[in-house]
Amino acid sequence: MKDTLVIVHELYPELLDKLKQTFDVVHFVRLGSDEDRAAFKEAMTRAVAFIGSNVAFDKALLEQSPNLKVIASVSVGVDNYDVAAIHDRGIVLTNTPDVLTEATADTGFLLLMMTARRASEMNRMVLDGRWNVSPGRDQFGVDLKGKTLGIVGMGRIGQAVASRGHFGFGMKVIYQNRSAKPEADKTLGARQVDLETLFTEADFICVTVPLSPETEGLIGRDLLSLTKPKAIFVNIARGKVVREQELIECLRDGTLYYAGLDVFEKEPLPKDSPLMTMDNVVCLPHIGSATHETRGAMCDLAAENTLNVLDGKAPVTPV
Ligand SMILES: NC(=O)C1=CN([C@@H]2O[C@H](COP(=O)(O)OP(=O)(O)OC[C@H]3O[C@@H](n4cnc5c(N)ncnc54)[C@H](O)[C@@H]3O)[C@@H](O)[C@H]2O)C=CC1
Ligand SMILES: O=C(O)C(=O)CO
Repeated sequence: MKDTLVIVHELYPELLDKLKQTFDVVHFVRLGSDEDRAAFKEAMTRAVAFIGSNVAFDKALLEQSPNLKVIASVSVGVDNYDVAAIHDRGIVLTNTPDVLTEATADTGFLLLMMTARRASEMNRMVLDGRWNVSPGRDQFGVDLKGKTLGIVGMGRIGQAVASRGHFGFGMKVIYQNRSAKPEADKTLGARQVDLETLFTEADFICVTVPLSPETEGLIGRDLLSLTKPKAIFVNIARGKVVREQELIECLRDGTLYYAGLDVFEKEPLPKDSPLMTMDNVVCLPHIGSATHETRGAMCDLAAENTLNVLDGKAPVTPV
């Protein structure tokens, strides 16, 4: 009898077929209905392995999964896993770092450029048939060239965003991180500063710090009120790093000029969120790593981690 593998993710067909040769695969693209969630819980009572994302692995779910040996997250962020409880149970947890760094940094830069040039507003104006005359000063954007880019969380993705800013746009880079990054200081001429200095000096701020008990609610009105008159704030990390209600209020009352957001406190963004109707916000639906190539590489890595663990070998990217 084959072991049960539960997948909650969209996998490309070749990989799914390959896994079906070895496992009894129970596959959900997402847990969208009560029926899916009930079937998922039932399958987890048999599962030896889980591949997926956007499933909160808490103590209750672990208790309902007595045979589980490996959880292979198709993400680098592991904020929705109770890592201590997983490790206490002797379950191996893996993630997908590195393979998504460039695509996610591209999304960060996409938001930096869209906000700088007010691309959503301009697009809406054209599509609504309101492009009657050449845009004037009240619709102009701002340059990136020569400006200061502040990175909150100078890890893999933060450095990849900084590298695009420095080499592509001649931006000065400052960053806040819990440890110094001498390599980035050397290659990017970057400078480590505290959060207050970063929010005061940066023209563009990009958040790439993981969500953890220390970073939850890290950014709110106190920091946002330090920003320059035309400062732009981009979050591609996790929504909960920012106090979203305070961000909304700062955007409304002019404390903060503009924001670009790929992540939100609650996802999908609730239909009554004020962010939906604000001109000075660009919203994306958490597509940081969502390219064919990158999602394919993430799924391949998650599958390799799973097979390694079940074969008694070391996973490639353990958490
Ligand atoms: N929007 C999206 O689709 C995606 C979002 N992400 C998010 O980006 C995050 C970062 O990913 P990577 O760069 O690969 O991680 P990483 O581990 O390479 O970088 C994180 C950096 O933050 C620093 N850090 C952690 N806690 C800190 C704290 N309390 N104060 C100051 N610095 C702190 C670390 O020292 C490290 O340098 C992920 O955890 C995930 O939440 C990642 C991929 C896609
Ligand atoms: O990898 C992550 O952490 C994501 O947010 C999705 O790619």
